[in-house]
Amino acid sequence: MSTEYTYEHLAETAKYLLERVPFRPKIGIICGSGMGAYWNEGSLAEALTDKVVFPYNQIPHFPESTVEGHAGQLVFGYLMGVEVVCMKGRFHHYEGYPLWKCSMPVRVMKLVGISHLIATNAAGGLNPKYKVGDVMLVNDHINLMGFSGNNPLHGPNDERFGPRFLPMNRAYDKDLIELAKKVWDDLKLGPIHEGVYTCLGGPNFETVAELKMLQMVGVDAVGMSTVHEVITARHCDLTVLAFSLITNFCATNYENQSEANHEEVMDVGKMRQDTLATFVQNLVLRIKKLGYPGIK
Ligand SMILES: O=P(O)(O)O[C@@H]1C[C@H](O)[C@@H](CO)O1
Ligand code: HPA
Repeated sequence: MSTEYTYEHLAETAKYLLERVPFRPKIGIICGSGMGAYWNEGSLAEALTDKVVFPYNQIPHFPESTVEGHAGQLVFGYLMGVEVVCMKGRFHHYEGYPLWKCSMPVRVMKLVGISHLIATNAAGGLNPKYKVGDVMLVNDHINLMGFSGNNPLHGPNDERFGPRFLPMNRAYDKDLIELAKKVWDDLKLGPIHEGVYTCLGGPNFETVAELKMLQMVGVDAVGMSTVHEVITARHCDLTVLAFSLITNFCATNYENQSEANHEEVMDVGKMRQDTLATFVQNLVLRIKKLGYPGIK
């Protein structure tokens, strides 16, 4: 079996949550390392009002976050009056979880009623035009882990989630990308990029040779998440927007003395959290006002 979670398990999880939440979210938000996964003050999840908070370790069938001191939380609440559910922290392959387990919360969010997913991550910048602190809207990805058969949908397929075979050429919704660019511009937040993201298994950052190879094949930003979540989201017909906060430069030559580290990733996240929170708040408001546009 690819997954120990049957549809019934996840339906039980959704029922548990829905019995405790007085409203129904249409938008799910995954807050990654650059957006408050590991801290409280100023994080997007903190900005929600009328919150109902579920530590991951209290939710039936949920994996437990292994990052010390951070249980991880599923937070239901309102952002600018819009009903959302927010993952404060996610599960990574490097924590020891198979990909189907890392992306299981996406299916739970689908079952509690979301139609739209905003996945965020921290990533290293490979495109030489990018600067630390920039935001890249993901317009495509390269599923490198999938090249070797490591896919969250590996194994028997339950049609109640989605089809056996699914297209991925429109995975990142064009209308939402355009809307996100407009929201960003209207807020006068400076330049914003569009580009290709890839996920590696981690937990080590990349070698120079690996980064040079990724650059050569057209990767603009490299991280350790999101791709399997987006595959799972598209499988169950969610409309997806994803963006990366560029938290560090990727050293593509041996003269570069800088070394990537997780502290820098979190520091840049804290530096940019107000801007990103403003962006996401306005974005969800516009999505709701427009009647939840995009592919379904
Ligand atoms: O969860 P995300 O993808 O935002 O986190 C990235 C990848 C690693 O977990 C961590 C490395 O600093 O940041
Ligand atoms: N590589 C992989 N994952 C990352 C990076 C990086 O440079 N920065 C933040 N997450």
